[in-house]
Amino acid sequence: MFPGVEEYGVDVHVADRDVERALAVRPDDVEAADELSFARNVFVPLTTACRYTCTYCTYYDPPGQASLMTPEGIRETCRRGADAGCTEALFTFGDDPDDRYTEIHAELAELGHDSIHTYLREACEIALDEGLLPHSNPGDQTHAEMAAVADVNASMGVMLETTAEVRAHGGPRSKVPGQRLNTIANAGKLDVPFTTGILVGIGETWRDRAESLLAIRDLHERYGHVQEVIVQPVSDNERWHEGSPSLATMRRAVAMARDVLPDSVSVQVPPNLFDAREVVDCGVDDLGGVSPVTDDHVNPDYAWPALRELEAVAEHAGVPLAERLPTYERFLESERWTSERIRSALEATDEAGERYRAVRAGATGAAD
Ligand SMILES: O=c1nc2n(C[C@H](O)[C@H](O)[C@H](O)CO)c3cc(O)ccc3cc-2c(=O)[nH]1
Ligand SMILES: C[C@H]1O[C@@H](n2cnc3c(N)ncnc32)[C@H](O)[C@@H]1O
Ligand code: MET
Ligand code: SF4
Repeated sequence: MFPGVEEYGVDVHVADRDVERALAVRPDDVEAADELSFARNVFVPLTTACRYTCTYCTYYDPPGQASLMTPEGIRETCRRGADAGCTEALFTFGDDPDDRYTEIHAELAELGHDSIHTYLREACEIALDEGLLPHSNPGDQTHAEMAAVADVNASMGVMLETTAEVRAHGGPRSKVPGQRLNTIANAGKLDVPFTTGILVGIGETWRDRAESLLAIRDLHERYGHVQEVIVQPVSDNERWHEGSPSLATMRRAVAMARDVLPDSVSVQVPPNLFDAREVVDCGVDDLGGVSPVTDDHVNPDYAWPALRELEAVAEHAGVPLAERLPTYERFLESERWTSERIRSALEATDEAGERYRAVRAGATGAAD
């Protein structure tokens, strides 16, 4: 049904009548949330090398110009985050940087690794050691690649972006919807609490948006692992000049997500790419990971709002603002979803364990 689904062997079903129903949803049809949550994170961009060349992305550097963070650099970033009261290390970086980037290959080899996936495991260990919970979004992963890091992550994620074939993914090496759906399915098979989402404004139609959200719902119905769905507007930058979606488009997309997904799955909008106040009545209940210390390396022109500004969004919506961990509470309470390694970090009597407990008890404020 979607490009690449057969090639990657992922079983996903979207019924026409559900698509029609989703297409009819308008902002007035959904209820506003009664609480807004956010997580305090540090962004750890392991490498700017990437096998893809998405035309909206300023993150990647071409071969010859990319680099790899060193273990010391990772540790230093994590330590700054923990010192600033963060709980999450967000590992987001180029999708499977391959041998084309000889410099990355050489740097990995020097560190004793032959792939970014085993290095990611080492990076997650460093984060845990420094008192942060890893949330990795390395792009597409095979079952084996994800299995190699699942137990050292509190949760993981990958943006589906869209089930459609769009020009923005074009070129000889492009994202394939079936492969991304397969990554989401792999997380389900491995009992990994998962974050995914759609990227709005990259050439997809309303039908594509409905189908993308329904495909996520279908995989969630099978595995129960989707904790949140991000509705992310594409942002203008020096590589992407085709504009961002309008407010009306974002409001309808958020309402569609809220209507399509079960109540237990959060709907997130990134507050740095968009004025979240304008969509909070459409069913948004989460503002994602916000960093008091690092840039959004994927959207470096868009600074994080101060945590105080998140309070203003919540005040505008007339609801309380609650800090959360990268993993949502219902997953943390279950041995199925939380590995022994993560559980022992959560229960430790050290400073990090205290920080996690304070967040879970609702004892933290949003003030900087
Ligand atoms: O700062 C960002 N955080 C992004 N996050 C992080 C997210 O805001 C938080 O890490 C999660 O809500 C967990 O707390 C993602 C996480 C995923 O698992 C998948 C995709 C994204 C996308 C972004 C993003 O574009 N920018
Ligand atoms: C981390 C996530 O950021 C998204 N991403 C990449 N480039 C942009 C952009 N210009 N605007 C918004 N989101 C973007 C991708 O969907 C990726 O998965
Ligand atoms: C830096 S973009 C985020 C991770 C991955 N490259 C993806 O597009 O999914
Ligand atoms: S969005 Fe991710 S996959 Fe696409 S080019 Fe950027 S880093 Fe690579």
